[in-house]
Amino acid sequence: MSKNKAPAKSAAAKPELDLSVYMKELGLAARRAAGLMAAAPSDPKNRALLALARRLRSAGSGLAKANAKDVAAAKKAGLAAPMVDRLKLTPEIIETVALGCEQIAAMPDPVGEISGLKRRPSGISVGQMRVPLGVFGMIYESRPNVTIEAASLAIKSGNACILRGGSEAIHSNLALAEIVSAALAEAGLPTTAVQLIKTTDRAAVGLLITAPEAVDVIIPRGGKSLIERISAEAKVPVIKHLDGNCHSYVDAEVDFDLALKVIVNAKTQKVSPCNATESLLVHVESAADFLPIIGHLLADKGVELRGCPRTLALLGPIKGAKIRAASEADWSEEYLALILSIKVVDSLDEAIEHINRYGSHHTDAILSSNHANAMRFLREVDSASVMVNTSTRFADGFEYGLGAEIGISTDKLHARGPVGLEGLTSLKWVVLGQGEVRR
Ligand SMILES: NC(=O)C1=CN([C@@H]2O[C@H](COP(=O)(O)OP(=O)(O)OC[C@H]3O[C@@H](n4cnc5c(N)ncnc54)[C@H](OP(=O)(O)O)[C@@H]3O)[C@@H](O)[C@H]2O)C=CC1
Ligand SMILES: N[C@@H](CCC(=O)OP(=O)(O)O)C(=O)O
Repeated sequence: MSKNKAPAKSAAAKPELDLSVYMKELGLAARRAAGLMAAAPSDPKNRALLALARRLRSAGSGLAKANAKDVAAAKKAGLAAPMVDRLKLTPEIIETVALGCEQIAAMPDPVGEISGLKRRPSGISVGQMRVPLGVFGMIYESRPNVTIEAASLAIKSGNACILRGGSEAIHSNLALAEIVSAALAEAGLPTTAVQLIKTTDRAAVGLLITAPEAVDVIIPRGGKSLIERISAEAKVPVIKHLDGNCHSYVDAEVDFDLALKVIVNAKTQKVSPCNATESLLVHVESAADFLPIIGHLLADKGVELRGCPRTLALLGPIKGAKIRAASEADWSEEYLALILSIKVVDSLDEAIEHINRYGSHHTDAILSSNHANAMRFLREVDSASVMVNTSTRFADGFEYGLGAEIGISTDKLHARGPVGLEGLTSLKWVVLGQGEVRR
């Protein structure tokens, strides 16, 4: 996707900024704020979220102008249309994020909840308490609504965060950060609980991911270049939220109408998100009937089809369609565009093997009316979300009922798939006694 992005990384902050001093200050302030946020009761946190929703709705021309500046610059730099779209803070998007803040305010506060308390033979009672992670640093794409989703989840989960949004969204994010800060102040919470890195200089990312004294966990949302940098440099634990090479697999026994509707949605409803389907696998017994129909439907929507030899033979020519042979590299590709790779497979085993080998362990779906096959797919596909008879586009915190999402974790440890409030907390043991001593 980086080929669609603006190459220039111009700093929005003043050139005289001493980055290492600035990042140290941000880190210290976040550490202090994290202590206060962890101890904050639910009431001020909820008041901050409601104030944030209200302030977003009434932000008016200040926010609109900042966003228009980013959108104009992105268009001028030739950013691809789906990428420009995700930059936009339309009134609908502002309403959605404001509603998200209100929904999170209405959710139970996870912090301080004690679970599983059990009396031991020694007399002590042992359980677990849910606590914030502390300070999280988040690096994410040029999508300004994510700034509010991250801020609102940080506030409710009692964490502090340092946010580094995509450079194309810098003006929108600076305006949003001011709104968040005002909402925190209104509720009597530390304004430094949510801080945005005010420069687009990527060196700030380097400083953030190597500062374990300031940051407890790094949450990177992004593509290959970000992955490489994090893997090479991070000294802070990481919860990766990376690319989605998502598959839809059409089984031998399948309701064709259902599968057609779901696959068109999974590929074309939006092409830029990481949960869009990038690869279609079709069981050989369905292929001869299914492929020509789905081929026409997708071609009508402008999707380029890249098939294996058996797929190409069954698709035949489709008027106006872009059809070509898939290369080995296609099976691993996350297009984020109107392109789909297609492969005919001989068995469910082959489908599962293919997904586990070439996929990115993000989200994969089976379209099948065979219960046993659907259950095998759920058990054996090693991805953060596995789905039956529905669209991979549903892999989303809001759709899963989390109120908002930090992102979709492609890691196996701590949090997997859409991450909400619980993913920003951990459990510590609590032990309650009345003077018992160990023998
Ligand atoms: N799993 C998930 O939850 C999500 C995954 N994604 C994935 O992200 C990718 C698309 O988003 P895209 O905007 O292209 O992602 P990028 O990786 O280009 O950008 C994401 C963020 O990482 C920063 N970044 C990228 N490379 C570096 C680097 N070498 N050093 C420092 N910072 C860096 C970017 O900064 P800069 O602005 O300077 O480029 C930006 O802030 C897709 O692969 C998509 O699947 C996207 C959203 C959510
Ligand atoms: N969870 C989100 C997708 C997140 C995502 O991948 O965003 P992006 O890569 O910025 O389009 C959704 O389905 O809306």
